[in-house]
Amino acid sequence: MRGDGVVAALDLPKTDQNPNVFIPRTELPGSFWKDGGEALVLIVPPETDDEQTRQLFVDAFLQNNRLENITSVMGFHPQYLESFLRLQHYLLRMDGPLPQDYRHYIGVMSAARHQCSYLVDLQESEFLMQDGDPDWLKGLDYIPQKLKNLCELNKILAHRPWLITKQHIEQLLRGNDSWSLSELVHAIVLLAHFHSLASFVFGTGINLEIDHECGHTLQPASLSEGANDVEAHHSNSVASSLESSEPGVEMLMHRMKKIQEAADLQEISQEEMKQRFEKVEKQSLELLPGQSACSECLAVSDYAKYRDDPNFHYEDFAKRGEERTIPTFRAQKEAPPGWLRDYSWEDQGFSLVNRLYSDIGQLLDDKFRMAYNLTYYTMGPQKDVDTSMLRAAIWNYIHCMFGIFHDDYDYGEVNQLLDIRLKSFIKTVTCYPERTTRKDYDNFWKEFKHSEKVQVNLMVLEARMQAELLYALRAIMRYMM
Ligand SMILES: CC(C)C[C@H](N)C(=O)O
Repeated sequence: MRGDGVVAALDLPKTDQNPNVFIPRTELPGSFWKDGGEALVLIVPPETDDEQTRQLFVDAFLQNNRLENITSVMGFHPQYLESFLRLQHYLLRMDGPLPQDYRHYIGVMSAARHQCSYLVDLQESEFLMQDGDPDWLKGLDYIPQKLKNLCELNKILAHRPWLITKQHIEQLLRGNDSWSLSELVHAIVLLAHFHSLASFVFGTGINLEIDHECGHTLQPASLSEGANDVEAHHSNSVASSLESSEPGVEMLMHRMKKIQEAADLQEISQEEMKQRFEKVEKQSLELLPGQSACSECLAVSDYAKYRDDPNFHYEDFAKRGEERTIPTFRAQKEAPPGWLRDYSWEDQGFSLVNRLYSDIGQLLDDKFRMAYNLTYYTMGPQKDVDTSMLRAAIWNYIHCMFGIFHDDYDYGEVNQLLDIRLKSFIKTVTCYPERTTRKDYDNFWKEFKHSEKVQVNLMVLEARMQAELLYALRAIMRYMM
């Protein structure tokens, strides 16, 4: 974590000075969290004096022919940034099952699920630079049938990944316009990558540029105070807890200590553990995000051409049909955080994904572990703090949105450590990223640093990506059995 600087200018290379540098519209100097008057620019400046970060910026620049805003924001966490760039480079640029134009078109399709104009624009430009057929940018009616067949998977994976079955996989692998298994795995990793990246973009307020009024810019405060306000949708109990004040850093540290002490004494039954999970799951039903920021803007944006079934959204896992025919997933104790009991990453997932698309398993694993374990032993102004409990609560709460239950984790901790404002932010960014407002961002963790809030967004990115991949890979495994 480098200085918590909120800087004012983004000093990007000029095209006339360096004609080889391609700067798309989205890369013009712009501001983040534009909020009527005051803008919050949440980036590490390119001229940072931290050597490691600067080197990574140079690498990123060489990889992408630009320094993307995303890279500048992730620059708060250079160790993470390194593993992120490694995976992204591999996924988009190195030898792999899919041709370049497909990779970027899949980027466009996935970002469009969340109307993430920032990523759609970037991927459209990349697509054209890779000699993609400009006609395809007219929309889904102009693309090859093979790519079109991916729409259903894109949609389910983005919003309700627990619905993926082996039939979805089977359908894609047969017939005239079929996918090979390796191609499909490459496509699935790309889809999950861009869905989760959209969460990061909205969650950190990476904004479109000054000339792009109707991008995914955050709702100004004045709008979010109206009928669309996130709070206006909350039930009474939620509304009243929002009025009370957020527990500060010291209170959180005190609670962590208490949990630690109690852990040495008590044994909780499996039944009780499950009930605590269900309680957290049920409470999250009450957290409803605001409506789409600017319906006019969304109408103006023509990303609809890249989306079918635009009304298909996230639906709470806990609400999935009355019979609850789809069970909660149990995570395996021995497995790394997040991998499922009935589908273990180490025994099946890792080798499956690596076999079908070599080396990707390792890169994914590195990135997940990095996001889960990253710590500076700080909490806001406090130093030398063991924050593992807080980070585990955040990670597991994100998985809870997808019905993933870790049976060795006491979900009582989630309720003690995550205040309703933080939960609300996490739920919005994870499930409805396009609805995130500046107010959602400002509301939680007032004593923490910006870099720590960015870190929460990294956890959303990775835990969400992991959840999507778990469900998709499990379906592939079932297909292969
Ligand atoms: C997300 C934050 C609670 C992370 C914390 N600053 C740490 O160093 O672990």
